[in-house]
Amino acid sequence: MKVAVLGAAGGIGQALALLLKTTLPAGSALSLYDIAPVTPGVAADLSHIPTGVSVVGFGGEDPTAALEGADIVLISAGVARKPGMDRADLFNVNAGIVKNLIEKVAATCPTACIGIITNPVNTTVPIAAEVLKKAGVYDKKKLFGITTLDVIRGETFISEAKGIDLADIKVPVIGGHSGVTILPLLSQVVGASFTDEEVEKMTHRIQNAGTEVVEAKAGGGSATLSMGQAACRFALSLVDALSGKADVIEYTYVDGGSEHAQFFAQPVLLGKNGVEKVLPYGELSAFEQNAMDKMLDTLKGDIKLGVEFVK
Ligand SMILES: NC(=O)c1ccc[n+]([C@@H]2O[C@H](COP(=O)([O-])OP(=O)(O)OC[C@H]3O[C@@H](n4cnc5c(N)ncnc54)[C@H](O)[C@@H]3O)[C@@H](O)[C@H]2O)c1
Ligand SMILES: O=C(O)C[C@H](O)C(=O)O
Repeated sequence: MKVAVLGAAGGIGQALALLLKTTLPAGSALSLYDIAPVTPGVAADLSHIPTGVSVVGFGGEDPTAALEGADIVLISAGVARKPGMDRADLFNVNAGIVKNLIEKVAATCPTACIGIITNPVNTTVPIAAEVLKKAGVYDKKKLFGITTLDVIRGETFISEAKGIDLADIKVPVIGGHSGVTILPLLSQVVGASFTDEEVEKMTHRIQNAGTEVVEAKAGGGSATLSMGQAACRFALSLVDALSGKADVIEYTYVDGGSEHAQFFAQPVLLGKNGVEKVLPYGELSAFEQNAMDKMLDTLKGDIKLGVEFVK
């Protein structure tokens, strides 16, 4: 299995590359690309770690060499938030970066599974879909917005608050990946009960966790290490599923025929060809239904922006 990381010299890219180098199955190949000239050096550095994963790195304007033969492409190339910014403020720069990179993916490894990390994810994933459609190679089973960070945040915060063992906790998070579109389903967390006040506070904490990190980093960027871990978890699940492992489920933002919006994050059964089946997300509490009703216009607007950017 060959995994390419685009944006590999960045905060997320380097953390993700390190985690993949140390956790991908032996015999895997890791291919790193970033516009920054340091990228072959990042690969050289990682190559001294004794694992069965080969690693090569490419810098400069053209990602083609990194993409050749890739089975999975993970994209974290682009700019990150500073305090006072929303994820939507990244659109002007990141939309073009994702569009250009996906054009190269379409030309070089059109059957690869693509995981998008670059914000605003609600919009960059529709951009990728439109570019792939234009190139005639769109397979909606193979395009994913990586929302795993919202899930691992939910697991961490609720485990801490309710004393649930991390090995047992599962926190569904549906919708999208920004502000109110991040909808944790606390009513479905097994083994935890919440007062109305706790539901409001915990929902807000999970929705606002990215901003918590942006403010704590005080202008030095957004979440990189936790995102590296989240993307690694998602990528390893994808590797397992593509390799034939059964029952691999992740919450991810897909073009999955949702009744709510063209792209929607919900549980997805992964298989040998990417999305095997989009699963139902179950019953919502009155609080969650109200939150869903209120956020759908925002999510649909984010999607429309991406579609129109390419058209
Ligand atoms: N999906 C999520 O949950 C999530 C979580 C955290 C961050 N993010 C997003 O991930 C993105 C990256 O964050 P980061 O902290 O790693 O930023 P960073 O600035 O540390 O790294 C970005 C990297 O992208 C590279 N880059 C820029 N333009 C490029 C291009 N055209 N081709 C190749 N590489 C290019 C830069 O050289 C840099 O190394 C941001 O948009 C951020 O908002 C998403
Ligand atoms: O908040 C950000 O800008 C980065 C990322 O989307 C996050 O959730 O941490």
